[in-house]
Amino acid sequence: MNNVEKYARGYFMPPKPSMKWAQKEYITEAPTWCSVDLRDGNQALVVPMNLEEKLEYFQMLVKIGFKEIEVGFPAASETEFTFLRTLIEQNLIPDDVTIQVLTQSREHIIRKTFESLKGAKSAVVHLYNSTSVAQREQVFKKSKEEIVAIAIAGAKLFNEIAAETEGNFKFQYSPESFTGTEIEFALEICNAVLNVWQPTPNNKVIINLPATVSMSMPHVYASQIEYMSEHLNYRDNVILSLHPHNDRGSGVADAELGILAGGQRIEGTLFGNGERTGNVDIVTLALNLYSHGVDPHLDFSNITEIIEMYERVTRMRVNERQPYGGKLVFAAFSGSHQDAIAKGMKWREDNDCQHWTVPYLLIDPKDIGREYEGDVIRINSQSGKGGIGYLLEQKYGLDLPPRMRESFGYAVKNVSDREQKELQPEEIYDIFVREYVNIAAPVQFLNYRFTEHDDFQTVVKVKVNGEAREFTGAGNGRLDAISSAIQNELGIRYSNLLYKEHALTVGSGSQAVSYIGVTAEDGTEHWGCGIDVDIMTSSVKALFSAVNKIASQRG
Ligand SMILES: CC(=O)SCCNC(=O)CCNC(=O)[C@H](O)C(C)(C)COP(=O)(O)OP(=O)(O)OC[C@H]1O[C@@H](n2cnc3c(N)ncnc32)[C@H](O)[C@@H]1OP(=O)(O)O
Ligand SMILES: CC(C)C(=O)C(=O)O
Repeated sequence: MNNVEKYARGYFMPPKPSMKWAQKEYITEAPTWCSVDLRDGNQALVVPMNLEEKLEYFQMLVKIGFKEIEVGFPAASETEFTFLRTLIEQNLIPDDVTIQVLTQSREHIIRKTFESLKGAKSAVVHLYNSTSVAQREQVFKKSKEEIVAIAIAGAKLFNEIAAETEGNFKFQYSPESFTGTEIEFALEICNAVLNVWQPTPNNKVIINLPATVSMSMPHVYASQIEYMSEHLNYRDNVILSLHPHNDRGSGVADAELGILAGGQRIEGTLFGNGERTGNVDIVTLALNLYSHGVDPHLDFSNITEIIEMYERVTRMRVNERQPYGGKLVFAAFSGSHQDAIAKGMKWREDNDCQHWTVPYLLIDPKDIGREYEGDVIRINSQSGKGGIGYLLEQKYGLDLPPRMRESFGYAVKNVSDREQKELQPEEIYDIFVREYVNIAAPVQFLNYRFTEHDDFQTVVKVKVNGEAREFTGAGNGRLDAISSAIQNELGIRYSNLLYKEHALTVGSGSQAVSYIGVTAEDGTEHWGCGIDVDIMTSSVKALFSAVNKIASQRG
């Protein structure tokens, strides 16, 4: 790559940019959203949507809450035309939704576009022509005056046809390739169109400023928007709309800074589908607002359903890392992140928190229909005790003592590392059962009985390597008595009995679960778990499990 001289900046910073937008900290209210999925998104697909697919997509957009939807370029194809006619003739457009259609500034295309709208209760009719230096010189081969004339001719024809046609039309104009246009010329052509349309408070006009190709850093686009916002004629009667693309990966930043700079309306698509690198992603924009406590007035509470529809009808894929929508965007595999999330969730449960502050999670995944288990804490060789313990507790009700969590965490990591794969919750549970629960070899515990005098005396029936035996012992408490019986009879010494028990609330039947940790003579720590309907038996089983681990290690 040694052709850097080939490139130069092709955008135009406004003269003396005031950059007032840079003083604003955040966006205080949602812009008007206009989905252009069915037009800009559709025109970028390998196989554009068919009629049924467009209908299904339209209905999903309505369900999400879009009130303005660009439904197509009706002069482009039979499918586009028929789709619009179907929406109108089958009365599929809710009263509070306005459809929008796009047309070039060419007479036959404009006429066909208005024809397609017959019977529509209301519509935005969107006129565009290209204004950039590159397009003027290379494509249209026209002077600035001639380019303005194309826009004015289209704008006048809009007035004429609308006057002859029944219908409640709002007009929109886009200086296409705005970002490669000298800012003063962009202003001149937009004002020329506004002068033809003469917007009023009851008949506002939309001026849409597209980053048809995103060419600059976002602060330049924002400054361009601010300049236009401050200098457009009839500003109070103009709705300033933004239409960012994502060529430099800054579509969302362009839109957000553009709103700070005066943009009132955003045209974009779900998951950023659209030409080349796509249009701006409205899901991200809306949920970014949501994460600041600003109601986006769009409902993404079932994002999985939206993704399913989107992928099926567009034949595109939502990338795993796509903000909010991607499969992995709430997933934490790494130990320290899992630990912080698990603790954050617990803190939230224990405290009366008004706001969401759980570390690493920008929003609560549940708000968009994602589950903590499966979507958030996921286990592989990068994971740690915090996440693994959290998962066992949430899914199986097993609340391990902290030191046992650590020991189990290493056991799980090792399996994942050896097998080079993510482990599912069921596999983790199986490892836990295999490693700790009711371990019965070499010593199989059968039953016990106690007699109580000054202390507790016990006789425990067991099988050692299949041979029936009775262990006897005494102690201050029942478990103490059994522990001394085991140590006497097996000759195994251990200390530091760590103990925890709780009722098992997940799953059927009421069971008790006990965890016991012991330190063997060589200083190694061993854990066992017992599960039983009887609490005493569960702790005896836990003790035998721990002792069996020492015994198997001893050989
Ligand atoms: C950035 C955007 O997304 S803009 C929207 C782009 N979307 C689409 O183009 C999808 C739908 N388009 C189509 O189906 C077709 O282009 C049609 C039906 C609209 C027009 O088809 P055609 O006339 O056969 O072809 P085409 O679009 O190539 O026309 C090019 C001519 O229109 C002119 N033209 C292109 N855009 C415009 C415009 N907005 N206003 C006026 N003239 C225009 C070109 O200069 C060129 O003129 P020439 O014939 O003198 O060379
Ligand atoms: C028609 C215009 C708004 C457009 O789609 C673009 O410039 O990207």
